[in-house]
Amino acid sequence: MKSFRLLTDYLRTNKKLYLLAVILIIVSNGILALLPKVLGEVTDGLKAGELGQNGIVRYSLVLLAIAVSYGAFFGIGQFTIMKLGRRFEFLTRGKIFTQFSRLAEDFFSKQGTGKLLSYVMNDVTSVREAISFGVTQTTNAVFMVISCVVMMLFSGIPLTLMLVSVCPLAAIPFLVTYFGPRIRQRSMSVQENLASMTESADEQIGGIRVTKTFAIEPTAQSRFGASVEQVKGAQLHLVRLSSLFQAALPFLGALSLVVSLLVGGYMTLHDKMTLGSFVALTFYLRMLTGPLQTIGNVINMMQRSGASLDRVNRLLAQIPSVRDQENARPLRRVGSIEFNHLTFSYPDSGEYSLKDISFKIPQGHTVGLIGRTGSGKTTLAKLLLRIYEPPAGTIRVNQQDITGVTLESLRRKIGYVPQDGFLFSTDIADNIAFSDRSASLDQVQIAADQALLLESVNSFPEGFQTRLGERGVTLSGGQRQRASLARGLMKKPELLILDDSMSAVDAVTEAGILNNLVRERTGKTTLIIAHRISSVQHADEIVVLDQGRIAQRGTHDQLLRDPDGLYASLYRIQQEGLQHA
Ligand SMILES: Nc1ncnc2c1ncn2[C@@H]1O[C@H](COP(=O)(O)OP(=O)(O)OP(=O)(O)O)[C@@H](O)[C@H]1O
Repeated sequence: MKSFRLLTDYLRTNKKLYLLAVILIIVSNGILALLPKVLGEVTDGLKAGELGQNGIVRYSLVLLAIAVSYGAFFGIGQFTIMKLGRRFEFLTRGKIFTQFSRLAEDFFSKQGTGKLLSYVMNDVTSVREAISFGVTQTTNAVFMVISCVVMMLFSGIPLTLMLVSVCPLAAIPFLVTYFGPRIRQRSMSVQENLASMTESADEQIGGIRVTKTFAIEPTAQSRFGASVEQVKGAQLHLVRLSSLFQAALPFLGALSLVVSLLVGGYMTLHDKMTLGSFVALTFYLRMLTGPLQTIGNVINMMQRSGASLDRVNRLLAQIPSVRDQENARPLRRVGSIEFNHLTFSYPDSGEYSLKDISFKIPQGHTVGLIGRTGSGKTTLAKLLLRIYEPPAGTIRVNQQDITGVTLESLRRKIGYVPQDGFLFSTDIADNIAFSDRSASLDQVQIAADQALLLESVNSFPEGFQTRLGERGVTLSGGQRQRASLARGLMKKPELLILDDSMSAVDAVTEAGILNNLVRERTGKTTLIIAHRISSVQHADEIVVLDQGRIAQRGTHDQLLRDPDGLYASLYRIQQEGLQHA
């Protein structure tokens, strides 16, 4: 029952409205169930010649009243249920998105966008269908069956005949318990395959430019085709079982009709019941077949949505690996930053990405972090931002252990500019003013100027109002990087981390940006992560990382004094590269 919590909580909070809707639907079914009884009376009246002109008009008006009141009650009941279903969908999508915002990067690194979208789209829709159509149809069907049985009792239909007709229906619970879990399991597999297909579509569409440059469209098509094929396989597997189940239920309904007709026909022939009762019986039996089929459909739908509900519940129950501790306190200011024997390996990875890192960044200093690819530079920045949780006591900011401060206060004080900053599909000004939507255009222009982006933006016909395509693809690589840098500068953070964020700009532009940085960041702490020596050579201190360890520390001049050191060798290689360029 645990998997139904999300739903039961919702039903409990809205129980009054649900109750009202269910009552309306029950009443509407009660009204509709009068129909065969009235028709039976008309038949008997006509047969006995007791029904005159007035009688026919009276019965017609009764039938009209039945139709109108059924429509009104059922319509309002159905509307209420549908509205509640849509509200559930809206609230659950909100909850899922909030949960996505809470979960840490380790969760996202394991799941593709497609899989995550599938929670919001397929799973929520499937549950909504169950609580909209499911509730309406179940109420409809169950009360239609009950009303029919009650009305049969009041229509002069003998009890024995009714019991005989109900016999074949007794097999339904056995069928449900056999098919139910199997349908649920196969539905789960369909949902998972659908999620993989969405993920594959997302990846193939996202990578379409790479695919085209390599001219490997057929490979991309066959990769996507394989995921579609898997969905088809899983769906056929499910459809086979569902069809068998859905066919078995009407068969039992028809069997009950055959039995009833045999026994009822015999009784009518031998005057044990009136022709009117027999007509009413056939109508009631026809009315029963529909609800029986509906019950089958609803059970299938419930199984499918049960699988989706399970997935959504499991997602919502995930505890973020990085979160505020119970007694977390806000970080007052950044001040000095201290790494103290920091050793770290990523979750599910046997390798250490950082080993025994200890150094201090005094407040207001600019520190360069350099090292070969994979040496742990970005990992260090991610731990400082608590994108991954560092071991307690290994990173102190303003003498506070960062694992004990609130995430919000920590991240608000840090500006992080990654190498490939994501730009949103809005205009350039909006992207730069990301941290402060109320910023004036002047402030945006100053940040763009510091990032040496102003000239490029002014050359666009629509300037800062130029709308960017998805992920900012309307800008060149270097312009994208500078827009992302302007966004970081705009925040005026107490600590600015530039993570290889000038790799796509030329040496002259880089020098210009660094000059602006020196002016803008006076008295504020800056951490520059780079591959190029030119990005870090003016820093107060440079830390050289090698395979997760600190290999060297010092100023540019001090480090160059060790010709066998990694820094000097990187310098020589880069100088040679420049001479050959
Ligand atoms: N999410 C992750 N899960 C597991 N291992 C990871 C993850 N991210 C990085 N690593 C590993 O951690 C090590 C350090 O990676 P990191 O990204 O910090 O290096 P880097 O110095 O920033 O590299 P680059 O200069 O190429 O950006 C590498 O061996 C990398 O494979």
